Amino acid sequence: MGRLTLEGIGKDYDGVEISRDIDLTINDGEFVVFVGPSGCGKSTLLRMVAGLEDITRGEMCLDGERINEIPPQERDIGMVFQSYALYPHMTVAENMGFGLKLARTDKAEIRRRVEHAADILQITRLLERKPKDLSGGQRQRVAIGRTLVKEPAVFLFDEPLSNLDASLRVEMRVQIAELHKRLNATMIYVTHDQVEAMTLADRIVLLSSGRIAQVGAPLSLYHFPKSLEVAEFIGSPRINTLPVTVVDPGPQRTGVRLPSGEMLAVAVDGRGLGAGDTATLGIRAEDFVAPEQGEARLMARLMVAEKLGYETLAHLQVEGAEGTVTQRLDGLAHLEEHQVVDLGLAGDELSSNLVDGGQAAFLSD
Ligand SMILES: Nc1ncnc2c1ncn2[C@@H]1O[C@H](COP(=O)(O)OP(=O)(O)OP(=O)(O)O)[C@@H](O)[C@H]1O
Repeated sequence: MGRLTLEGIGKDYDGVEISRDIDLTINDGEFVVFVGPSGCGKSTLLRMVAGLEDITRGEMCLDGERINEIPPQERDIGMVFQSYALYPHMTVAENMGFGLKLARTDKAEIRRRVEHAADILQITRLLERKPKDLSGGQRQRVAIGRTLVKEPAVFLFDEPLSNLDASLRVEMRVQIAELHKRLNATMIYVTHDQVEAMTLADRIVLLSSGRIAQVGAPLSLYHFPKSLEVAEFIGSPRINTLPVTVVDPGPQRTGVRLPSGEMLAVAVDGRGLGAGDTATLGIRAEDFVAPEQGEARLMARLMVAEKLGYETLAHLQVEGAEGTVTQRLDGLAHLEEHQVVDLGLAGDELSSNLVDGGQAAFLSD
């Protein structure tokens, strides 16, 4: 079992609040990713779970038992660090079994567990090698193996792939997803990479300034962000934001004026807003429609087209607004430099909304 509950968890360093009001239940077998910008407190929270940092406030329980005061080695929790920290003079097998040896585990049992973990991680043929004779990806697998042999109820990963190059990161990401499926163990994974978060997580915990900004399934955060901050963090390219003016707030639909001067009825509850209020319209790059299908249009000029083969990202300057918006187009769309294009907007595509920081934010789903 590996059910973790965090109630009112907080952490101070020298009187400064780093984490606050963390209420979270992580179910047995769940893959939860802590994500957020640098310094938001992801690692601190993970290290509190591991027992490597004292908890200033709140209660943390594993399978119903309070673990606040339990030292790391006595928690049924294993951690994979960003730096592999393998012992250079030991073989892979010795590195993997070292923790068990220190815990005075029987030799035959150590061998059984090391061989079993090596089999799962497909590194059996590397067991007699030294770390210097391994690639970065192989070292990372050994580091995971070292945790795997402990057979913990909860696995913690602290940015485990950040030292690897892009293609290896994708490969290891798939391996970690497979490992989770195979073990069905509780896993908590820290990253600042929202793609890793989106692809690995059953649930994402998005942290901001030491607090939870939103918890939910990846697509629920993508489609129904509770705030502009969440909307802007999740999704690549970043969600487009356009300033609009509220004209006709209503319970089901709210009329807004776009920078082009055209009106658009957005499918959001605008109660609480007043005519004349400034709002932010959030539009995902794939949510622009053909001008003839839109209820309103924006005029824009192409600044840069990034042709990625499978898609083209068009960066456009919208007339009447500052900055650029990005439109996602299929394949090798034919675009000419500085071409003027009409972007269509359909109010129904823009259906989730929130009032953010006193401003209304309409976010496209
Ligand atoms: N030992 C410490 N003493 C004082 N402040 C600390 C200590 N460790 C971390 N902090 C501060 O706590 C905040 C959260 O740090 P943390 O490492 O948890 O963030 P993070 O989200 O994991 O960031 P990153 O993605 O850059 O690793 C930061 O402002 C950091 O400077």
